Amino acid sequence: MVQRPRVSQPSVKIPVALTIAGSDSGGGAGVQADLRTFAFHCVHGTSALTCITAQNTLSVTRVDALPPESVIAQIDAVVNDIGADAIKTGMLLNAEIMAVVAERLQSYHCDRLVVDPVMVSRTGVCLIDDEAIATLRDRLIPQATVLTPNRYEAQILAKQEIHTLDDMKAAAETIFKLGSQAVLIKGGGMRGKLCGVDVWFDGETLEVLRTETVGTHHTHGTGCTISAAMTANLALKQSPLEATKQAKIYLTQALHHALAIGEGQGPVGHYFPLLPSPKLSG
Ligand SMILES: Nc1ncnc2c1ncn2[C@@H]1O[C@H](COP(=O)(O)OP(=O)(O)OP(=O)(O)O)[C@@H](O)[C@H]1O
Ligand SMILES: Cc1ncc(COP(=O)(O)O)c(N)n1
Repeated sequence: MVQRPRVSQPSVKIPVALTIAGSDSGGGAGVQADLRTFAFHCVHGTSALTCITAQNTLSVTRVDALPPESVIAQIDAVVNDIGADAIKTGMLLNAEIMAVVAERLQSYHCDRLVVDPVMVSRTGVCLIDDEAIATLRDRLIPQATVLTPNRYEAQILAKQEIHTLDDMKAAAETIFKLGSQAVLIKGGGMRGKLCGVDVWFDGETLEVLRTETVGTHHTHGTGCTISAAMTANLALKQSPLEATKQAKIYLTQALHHALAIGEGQGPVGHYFPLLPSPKLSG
């Protein structure tokens, strides 16, 4: 048996958030972005990896799924000991992983759950097959506190094309009927002035969330970052709408400080609170 020292030890209680998502070797999206976002919100981050991607700022060159039993073991290890004040799901990759994650979340009665339905990249490339989409729609989405589809994911879920703000609003109302408590349609994939404009619908409030369009090519990890910031804010006991508004402000700051690393699309930068303030000249 381990003998613990009989001295009073300093301890700090902070909220805990769990991300169930994939690894991005380039560090810009996935679990790496989620844990970094949690840390910058002073929320302790835990993780259950679903897959390992070989990925950089240019492309994803390989994806290896973890066995569903491994995903479940990670979730159980974390939740049974440390607990989770809020949970997010990101890239779940296939129907098998989605089904076991949905089953586990149901048995935990998680009441602060952000589901980022990673199905299609912002450039329109489909990342999961039809069976996985059906499992996500039928088993995971009805458990979500907030569901955060991008433009292309929203088109699939709402079964309509999205070009205008009115299209975004109509899609939000349709997707809401799939059973999540609220829907945030993210507008990073919209054209022109709508790029960066999001639409919120929770059955009562239909709200357009805008900050400003940031003119940067370095937008890798925007979706993961906003959903992780929402999860952190839920763990901090903010209401879902407030958590989302604050997360959008955080994401916009991170876009303003995006990192020009690699040869391609760099990630959003989380380090802005630590950067030295600009010096006064003169
Ligand atoms: N250029 C931009 N300026 C301001 N906000 C942006 C910009 N690009 C994306 N956003 C915001 O980033 C958040 C994520 O949206 P986006 O549509 O990019 O998600 P995603 O497609 O899941 O992300 P990713 O491109 O990382 O896959 C939203 O709040 C969106 O409005
Ligand atoms: C492992 C992993 N998960 C998710 C995304 C999408 O991320 P985002 O939508 O934030 O660019 C990604 N590129 N890699």
